[in-house]
Amino acid sequence: MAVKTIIHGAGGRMGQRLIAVGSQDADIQLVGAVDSEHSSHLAKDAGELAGVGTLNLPVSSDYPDDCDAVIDFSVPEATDALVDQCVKRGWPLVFATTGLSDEQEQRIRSAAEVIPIVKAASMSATVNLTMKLSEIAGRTLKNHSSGVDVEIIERHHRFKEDAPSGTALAFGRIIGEAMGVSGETHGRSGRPGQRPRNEIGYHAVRTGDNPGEHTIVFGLLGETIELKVAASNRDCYATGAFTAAKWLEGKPAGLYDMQDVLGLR
Ligand SMILES: NC(=O)C1=CN([C@@H]2O[C@H](COP(=O)(O)OP(=O)(O)OC[C@H]3O[C@@H](n4cnc5c(N)ncnc54)[C@H](OP(=O)(O)O)[C@@H]3O)[C@@H](O)[C@H]2O)C=CC1
Ligand SMILES: O=C(O)C1=N[C@H](C(=O)O)C[C@H](O)C1
Repeated sequence: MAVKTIIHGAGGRMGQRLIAVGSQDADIQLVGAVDSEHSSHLAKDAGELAGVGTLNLPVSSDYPDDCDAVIDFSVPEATDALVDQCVKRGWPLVFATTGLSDEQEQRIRSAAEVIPIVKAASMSATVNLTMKLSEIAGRTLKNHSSGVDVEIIERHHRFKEDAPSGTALAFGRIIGEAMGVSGETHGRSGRPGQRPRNEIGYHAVRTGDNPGEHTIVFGLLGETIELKVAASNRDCYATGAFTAAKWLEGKPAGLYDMQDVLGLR
């Protein structure tokens, strides 16, 4: 049986790719294309909007009656209402929006006591594999005699509103835990002095139409290792989100991430 899926944020850059990729997946049945009540795309056919032909699925600000999973790539302003709706209806949720407040993060944790949620700053398989590799690198290098400087450089398209990316922050969390590093710095200018040991540096580049690129630099004295992962288009995130929606079928309430979905835990 195909997984009946609602796309939340259906008119956006990611929403349109989700409609396109989901419409080609025999194990997915798109049953809703939800967007803001102010969206200029309301009532348009989601398939035509996404460039894959008519799907008889109008973009709407209303939810259909039923589904097996909701996939959200939208905006933080839409998070509270979405999460409340999923809890009320008992709908499993794949949550991909970044740039949430601490209160919203807590709301999602509370919701996960009632419904199963996969939440990940990146749904990409290669990004999640690189997270695992950076955890290993961090654990391996943390006591190196020369000291190790970790710098995270991310590049994204000019339209991105949050910085640093949710993925960069997730990399930082994973590496910080693995190495016991708790400080952070965001860019440098002026005369900040010599680099302290106990911090991770973040650098957010915004340029053109880049769909997402992360480079993790582990700098030692005498050698450097860099882990780099780059998307060539947005379909890696869409594919990952559908993998998560299928994985959620029959799962008990709980907060999961793509490491769980991909068996990388
Ligand atoms: N976890 C992951 O793998 C990835 C996460 N992302 C994240 O996904 C999010 C979306 O990215 P992107 O598609 O590029 O952004 P876009 O701005 O292109 O899309 C956001 C969509 O959400 C819609 N929206 C706004 N308000 C509401 C509402 N109240 N209810 C429903 N929909 C609403 C917008 O409509 P309108 O334009 O009319 O306001 C728009 O269609 C970002 O937070 C991004 O960081 C992106 C890629 C991968
Ligand atoms: O806004 C984007 O485009 C992306 N956002 C996510 C993030 O903030 O990490 C994931 C991906 O890198 C693309």
